[in-house]
Amino acid sequence: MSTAPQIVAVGGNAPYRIHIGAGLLDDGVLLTATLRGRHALIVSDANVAPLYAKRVEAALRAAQPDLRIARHVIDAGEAEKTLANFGGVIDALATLGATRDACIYALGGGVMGDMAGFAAACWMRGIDVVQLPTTLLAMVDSSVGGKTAVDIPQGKNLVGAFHPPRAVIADTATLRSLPPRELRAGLAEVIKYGAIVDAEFLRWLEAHCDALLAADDAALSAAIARSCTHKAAITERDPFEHGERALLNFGHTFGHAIEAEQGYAHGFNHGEAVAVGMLLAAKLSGLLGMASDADTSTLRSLLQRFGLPVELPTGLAPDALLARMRLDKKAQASGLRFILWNGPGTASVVKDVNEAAVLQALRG
Ligand SMILES: NC(=O)c1ccc[n+]([C@@H]2O[C@H](COP(=O)([O-])OP(=O)(O)OC[C@H]3O[C@@H](n4cnc5c(N)ncnc54)[C@H](O)[C@@H]3O)[C@@H](O)[C@H]2O)c1
Ligand SMILES: O=C(O)C(=O)C[C@@H](O)[C@H](O)[C@H](O)COP(=O)(O)O
Ligand SMILES: [Zn+2]
Repeated sequence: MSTAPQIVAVGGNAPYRIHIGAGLLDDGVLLTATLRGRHALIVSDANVAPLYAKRVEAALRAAQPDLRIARHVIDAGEAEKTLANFGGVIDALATLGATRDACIYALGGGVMGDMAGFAAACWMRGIDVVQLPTTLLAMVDSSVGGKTAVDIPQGKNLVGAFHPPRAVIADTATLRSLPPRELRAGLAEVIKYGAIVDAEFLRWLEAHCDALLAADDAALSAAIARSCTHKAAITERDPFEHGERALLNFGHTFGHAIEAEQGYAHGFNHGEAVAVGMLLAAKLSGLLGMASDADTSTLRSLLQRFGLPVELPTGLAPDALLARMRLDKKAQASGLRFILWNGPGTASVVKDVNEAAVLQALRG
């Protein structure tokens, strides 16, 4: 069943729209609606570009024949979200002769979105980026809100900038080619919204688990729109993470430590690391007298129903993970800050979290 396109508006000082619908990558008028200049750089990865880049380029050209368009394709995967590849995007902009009114089209998952978005934030101190997310994770989370970054060996997303997109255009038909493991990774971030702000959404997810795992168009579109509505509202109120935006980091203090400790290349992808991270954060919350054991066990069951991991991978030392967390972006000179859980739909930012309790949660 095909679903009518939906729009989620993000307000604030740099407003934009999130368009959600099947076939939107062929809509040249929509793709060029926010375009100000004559240069477009399509940044994509080696899995996504062969599937979709030609269509995007054709749609852009049809809508604006005088547009100078270049493609920049990077190897796929988290290990490619590097300063070196960021430099490659900058070189591609220079080769294109991109002026300050140019636009980057970030076509792919969160890796492309974050890295191309960061290049857009930096080229000539800031050009436009239109996010064209092709993973569920990118549609529900990374394409929205303006966080851009690359990883360094010392930690995830440690070099980056806030740079909101001019538009987000999520063509849900692209999810038909997404590997099931990547679909499940996106569902981890969807579950996150339920956990932190929307208990009713958690019940909806439980009820629609089979449809979502089967990549049913209507179920996915509903989950994307509801997730984007939450992310839009939170990031509109707190674009620079001075307060409530930090709730979107639930599970990420543990998750990012896992990803960095695994060297980004092996083991869990981002969504999987966040799934385990949410459960560890729930356990830590229980140790600190917040979430109940019953709530934590319900969260574990839901993650498992969605085929997501709930245990730390073997071989990761708790001490090493704790050391990673000291360089988390939420950490302060006084100590660690965590997003802790008060049960379905409620979370809070807690500072000066006792390291012994963190180790206890990690040791199970
Ligand atoms: N900026 C933010 O707010 C934010 C939010 C969440 C996550 N992130 C970041 O996003 C990244 C994870 O994003 P991701 O899960 O999309 O990973 P990803 O970009 O690595 O994509 C996952 C895999 O799917 C492939 N792929 C993408 N779209 C496809 C399609 N339609 N068909 C077939 N294959 C496809 C990619 O080539 C890749 O191999 C992490 O770096 C994470 O830190 C950022
Ligand atoms: O948008 C946010 O804010 C988030 O925290 C969303 C997260 O899902 C995302 O992974 C983000 O990139 C993490 O941000 P970071 O500041 O911890 O790097
Ligand atoms: Zn995330």
